Amino acid sequence: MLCQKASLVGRLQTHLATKLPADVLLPARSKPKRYAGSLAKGRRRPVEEVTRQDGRVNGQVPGVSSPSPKTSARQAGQGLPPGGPATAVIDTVGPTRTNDLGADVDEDEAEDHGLDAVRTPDWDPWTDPEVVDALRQQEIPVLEELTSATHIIVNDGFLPEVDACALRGVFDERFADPRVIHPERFLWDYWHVPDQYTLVRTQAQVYFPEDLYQRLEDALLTYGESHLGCRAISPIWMSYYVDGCVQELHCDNPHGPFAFVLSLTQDWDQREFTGGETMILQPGVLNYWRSYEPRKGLEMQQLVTRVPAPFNRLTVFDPRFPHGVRQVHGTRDPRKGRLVLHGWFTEPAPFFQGPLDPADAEEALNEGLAPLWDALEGISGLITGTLIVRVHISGRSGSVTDLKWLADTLVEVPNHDRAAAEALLEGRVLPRLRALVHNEVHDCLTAITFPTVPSGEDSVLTYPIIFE
Ligand SMILES: O=C(O)CCC(=O)C(=O)O
Ligand SMILES: [Fe+2]
Repeated sequence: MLCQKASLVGRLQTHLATKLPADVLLPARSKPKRYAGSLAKGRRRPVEEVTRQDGRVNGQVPGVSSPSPKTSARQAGQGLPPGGPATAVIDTVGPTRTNDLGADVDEDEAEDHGLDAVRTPDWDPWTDPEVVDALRQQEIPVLEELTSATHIIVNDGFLPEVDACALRGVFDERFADPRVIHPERFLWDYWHVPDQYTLVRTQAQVYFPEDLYQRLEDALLTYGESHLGCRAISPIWMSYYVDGCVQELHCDNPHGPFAFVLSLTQDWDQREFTGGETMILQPGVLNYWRSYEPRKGLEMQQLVTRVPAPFNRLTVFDPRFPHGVRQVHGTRDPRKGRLVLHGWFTEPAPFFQGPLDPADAEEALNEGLAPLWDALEGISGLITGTLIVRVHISGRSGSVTDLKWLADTLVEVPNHDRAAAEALLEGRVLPRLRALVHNEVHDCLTAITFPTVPSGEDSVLTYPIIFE
């Protein structure tokens, strides 16, 4: 029964933009984190490759089909690597202009190339202060966005150093002497899809000793839950790239709202190869004609964000953006190539932490969110992406004391029905639908009064909303 309910919640949430009966949105009580489609250790059968679409990312091994529930449920925020990883948002879509790592639009350089540095390809009239000021001067109210869309997040020093080095050490040791034969040498799959993917891959769960693997999995699950509201991960792939290896542009839309790449590549700055960066098309490219300028040329750095893969960097990105890995040229030695662990954060789902019982909170939550679903109905199909919000609930008063935006990948879909959506707004100017969504979510969630709890302790609700 519980399972049925959970899957119903998951399925219906993804159709949020069509009106939902509020009572299916009951959050599950902190259920155990899960590792979807895990490989059973000791059942080392070849990974069945079907197609890119349905086979690769789920990595299902014949005979091991369903997700294996993890028993060690931990609350988000616990167990982060000591000292905490350094996090940088390196690209945003929306209110700020593109600000890439390794792909900055240098204004002087842009001028040298005869480019107009003022308008980057992702120039957005609604976030241009001049446009907004002009509207305000005409006393036209502009609904503001409350958070920035972010499609790339970089965390340096993600794992405790000792674990990152231990993972790397296992790899190095097994490749140490090419003349020594042992079973672990044969765990690799040379994966070649002509004109699309060429790399050598394995599954981390099969490759690494169990305790080390568990710490890796826990670190990723904890990050996914505490930073992205995602309660599971796909199987973790490990791939190495030597001369000729590449991932051409692709999109991983069905696999989860966030992709991750955790690098075990050593000495990135002294590497003996070129390429190897994750490359992600810039938002402006996907909105090319909005800022198209006939007298302005663009080059790779304005079109593609290149994210380097130094040791122990976790890169998280929105896998709906066309992306790939720049072809590696140079070394043929696996130990000197690019080495990464990669996969997807999956199952964004509502959950409570703290003493508040979801069953007690259900009524207040459903009532509080009903107006939200009504408001969002008007923009059905006009916006796509994931919005993850976290609220703190006072145990004494039941009121919401704080709201944080955990993640936001909402993008407007160009659509001629937009006029109809604007008509619903009773005369307000709608700068961007994102602003409407933010404000509605904020207003509905912060207005809810939840039941109090006898201990008076606070609770936290993480609430993902997915627009398809
Ligand atoms: O390794 C990377 O940087 C990207 C990996 C990727 O896009 C994938 O595995 O689908
Ligand atoms: Fe990908």
